[in-house]
Amino acid sequence: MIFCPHIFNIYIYNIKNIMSILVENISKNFGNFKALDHINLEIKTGSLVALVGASGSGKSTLLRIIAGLEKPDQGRIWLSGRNTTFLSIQERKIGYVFQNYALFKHLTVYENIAFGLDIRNINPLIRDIRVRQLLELIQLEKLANRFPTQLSGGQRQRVALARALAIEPKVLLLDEPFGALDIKVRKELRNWLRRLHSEVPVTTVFVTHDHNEALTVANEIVVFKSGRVEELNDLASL
Ligand SMILES: Nc1ncnc2c1ncn2[C@@H]1O[C@H](COP(=O)(O)OP(=O)(O)OP(=O)(O)O)[C@@H](O)[C@H]1O
Repeated sequence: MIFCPHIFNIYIYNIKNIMSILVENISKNFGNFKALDHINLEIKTGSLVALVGASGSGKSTLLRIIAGLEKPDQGRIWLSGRNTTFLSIQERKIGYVFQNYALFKHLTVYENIAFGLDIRNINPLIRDIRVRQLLELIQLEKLANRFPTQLSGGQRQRVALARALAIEPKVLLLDEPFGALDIKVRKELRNWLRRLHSEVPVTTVFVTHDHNEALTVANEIVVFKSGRVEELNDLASL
């Protein structure tokens, strides 16, 4: 367990949950189109990695394959040494955040965050403690009873991140998490994600079009081009 005094005050995350990711020789075709061409990638436990590259270069397809939302034609995905290629997203225990928030409109902020805990039949007392800790983390305690339509874009995206974190995922995958937001909110959330990751170092992979965003948030950058990894940059070693 790690104790996170800073943003969280009392938020406790089971560190045993955090995993490394090994992408082994992954290929994916859509018809005759080669979306991913023999991708090999090692993502260390606790790292924060950005996938960048032109539109259509295969970033989201790889993220979806790591999550288990898409099946590869070839290759394997390993989470901390376990072959998860044929496991569902639930079995992989992965947190996934989409660009367009994908919150449930008929559920409140509180209920959205609790959703993953409810379908796992978590004890109501533990569920309540965890949701309240996450509300504190995203600084939306006062808006717990609002519905998504009553929130700003940045607030909605923070709820989406809290919802993904609620199940204590082994890895967190973010597909253009701030893409739909204006530049000011985007910058705030970048800093927030960096801080969050330094407090709770869940292995995190995020897709972005924006090289500047990748440089300010990530500690490693993977550049995609036409379904291949063109370049790997470990920013910690620069
Ligand atoms: N389900 C699908 N059926 C057919 N083609 C697809 C499918 N999903 C993705 N593709 C194609 O595969 C290629 C890679 O798509 P992907 O979404 O991975 O790119 P990306 O790098 O994430 O792009 P963007 O930055 O625009 O989101 C694109 O040419 C896309 O049109």
